[in-house]
Amino acid sequence: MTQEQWGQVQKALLETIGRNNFRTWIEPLEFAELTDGVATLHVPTSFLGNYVRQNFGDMLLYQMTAVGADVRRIRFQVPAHPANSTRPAPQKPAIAAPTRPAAAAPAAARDDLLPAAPLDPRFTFDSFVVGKPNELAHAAAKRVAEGGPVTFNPLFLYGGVGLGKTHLMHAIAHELRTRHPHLNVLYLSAEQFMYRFVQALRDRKMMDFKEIFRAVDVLMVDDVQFIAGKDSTQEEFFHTFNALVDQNRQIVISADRAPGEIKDLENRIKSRLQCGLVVDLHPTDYELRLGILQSKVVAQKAQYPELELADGVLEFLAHRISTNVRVLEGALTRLFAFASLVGREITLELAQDCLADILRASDRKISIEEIQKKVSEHYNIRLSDMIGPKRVRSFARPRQVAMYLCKQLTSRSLPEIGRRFGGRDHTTVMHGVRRIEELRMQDAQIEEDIELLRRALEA
Ligand SMILES: Nc1ncnc2c1ncn2[C@@H]1O[C@H](COP(=O)(O)OP(=O)(O)OP(=O)(O)O)[C@@H](O)[C@H]1O
Repeated sequence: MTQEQWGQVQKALLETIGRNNFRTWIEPLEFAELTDGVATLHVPTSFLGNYVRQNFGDMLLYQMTAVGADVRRIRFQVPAHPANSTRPAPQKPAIAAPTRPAAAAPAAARDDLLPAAPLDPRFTFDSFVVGKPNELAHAAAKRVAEGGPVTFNPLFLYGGVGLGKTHLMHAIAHELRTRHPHLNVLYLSAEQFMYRFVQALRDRKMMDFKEIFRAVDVLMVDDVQFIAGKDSTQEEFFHTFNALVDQNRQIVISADRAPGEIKDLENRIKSRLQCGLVVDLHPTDYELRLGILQSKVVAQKAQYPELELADGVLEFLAHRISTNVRVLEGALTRLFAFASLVGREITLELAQDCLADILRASDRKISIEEIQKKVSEHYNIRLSDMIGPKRVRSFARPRQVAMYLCKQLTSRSLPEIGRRFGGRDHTTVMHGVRRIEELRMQDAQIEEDIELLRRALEA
């Protein structure tokens, strides 16, 4: 591969994963050499190499092939520093290239036999609002929905309640069915999979069951955590999964947590699920919530054309309701219905009245105190030390982590957060938040700590 081709690969990645991700993960890579089908990319740290391999390895491989380079594997290597060491840097595990052609054989329509779940016509890519927390998941879903060569298998989407997993799954299925009507696209929940499986066992129709699932071109299973602890369903899922991957058929899976974190799921299934691209839908941020509200309000206004919506109401909701998108949508629907009933303009006061319970629940969700308590427990320091004036690193870092989480998970302002951390200035909070944002990119341990804490707090 020439440096020019490498430039083309980078450009394609930039378009697929967005500028922020590109800058963080792809720009630092340097193409070193291509020998015997193995492309070596230099990475500044092994953490970055691991992350890129796991999250963008298949995309890189796909793009290298697309620009005409004869690449079968990618090796990520931290270059040995001549001043420090004469030994070559340890080689990272390589990624195997997909060896089979794309699933193509048009399957005969067997809709009567297929246990598919209905798709919600509203859940399309057009109605999905993209922001920083979901841009990678969206890009990966779009790629699968193109129905081109299978580049990552499975695509594993995970995230907390109501963050858009099902929406994205349906969007993929809609688009695949429109673009490639001959493809057998099967979408169902893990619960439905189990139900069909048990039914087949009971009716002695296991052969039919296997045949139906093996004839699928794209299998999409929602909420896979449901089969955890259900031994024979897991066993059958494992065989179905392997049979389809062997035939190079695309699989898309969703769950409420990462494969490794699903309790009572067999290890061999976990490792299978981790083989492809695992992407996380992060909790929404203020901008995304506002974007979603702005897009959803159009339908409400069409339904209630007589209603006036005062300035600032959507911003207020985006600020105050930080739980999940379903709750946000519900609040908007209720607000319009209520305003129409009482025949009043939708103002801040009306929103506060009509949504008091939702606002209270959202406020109660995570408090600054809870965050401070959890973080100090996690780092095994006293609460008073975290809030107090001491600047030693063992207290300062947990303090910054706690400030960062307060900014992310509560709707409190920087000055307010500063006040609750022993009367610190808002610029100190801002500095702490920025520092943690940087460290999340560089330090795998901090990244893991934050994820753990976030999950514990949101549970
Ligand atoms: N980015 C987004 N843009 C537009 N709508 C969204 C977005 N994210 C979520 N929604 C909407 O929020 C609601 C909940 O989303 P969805 O059902 O996909 O969540 P989920 O992650 O599957 O949740 P659960 O864990 O409960 O299954 C849906 O109505 C969906 O359309």
